[in-house]
Amino acid sequence: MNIAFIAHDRKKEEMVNFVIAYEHVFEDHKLYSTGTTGTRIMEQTNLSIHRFASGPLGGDQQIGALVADNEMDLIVFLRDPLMAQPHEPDINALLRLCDVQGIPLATNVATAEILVKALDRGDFAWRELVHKYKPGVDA
Ligand SMILES: O=C(CO)COP(=O)(O)O
Repeated sequence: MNIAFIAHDRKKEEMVNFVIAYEHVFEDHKLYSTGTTGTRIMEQTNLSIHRFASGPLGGDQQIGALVADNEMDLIVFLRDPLMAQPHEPDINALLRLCDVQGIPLATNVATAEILVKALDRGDFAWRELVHKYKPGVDA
């Protein structure tokens, strides 16, 4: 599965701790992130992550492009609900695209834990069908 990690600055430590706790699950998947989030996770785990640009420089949009193509299977986006972000339109666009494509999206660790446990027991197998029969590619 293709999984993306994104965390705003005051949520990065929480993200790193979350990924460390479930590293044994994530190591079997293809991982993506915005720039700084990915650097922080890789510094503290053995995971290899494809890092896009930093969020304010377009990283949310780059991940959004994969979502628009229905390539992303799970997104953990720990947003800071108490601080305005300069790239709020990019953030909203990414969240919107997740709803357009029906992509599982966690915006807090409580939800992320439920999703990662579901991932671990195989509940995301339906996403393989999405990849297999992509409209315009296989249809
Ligand atoms: O701003 C972000 C998401 O909106 C996160 O970007 P960084 O991971 O580069 O800090």
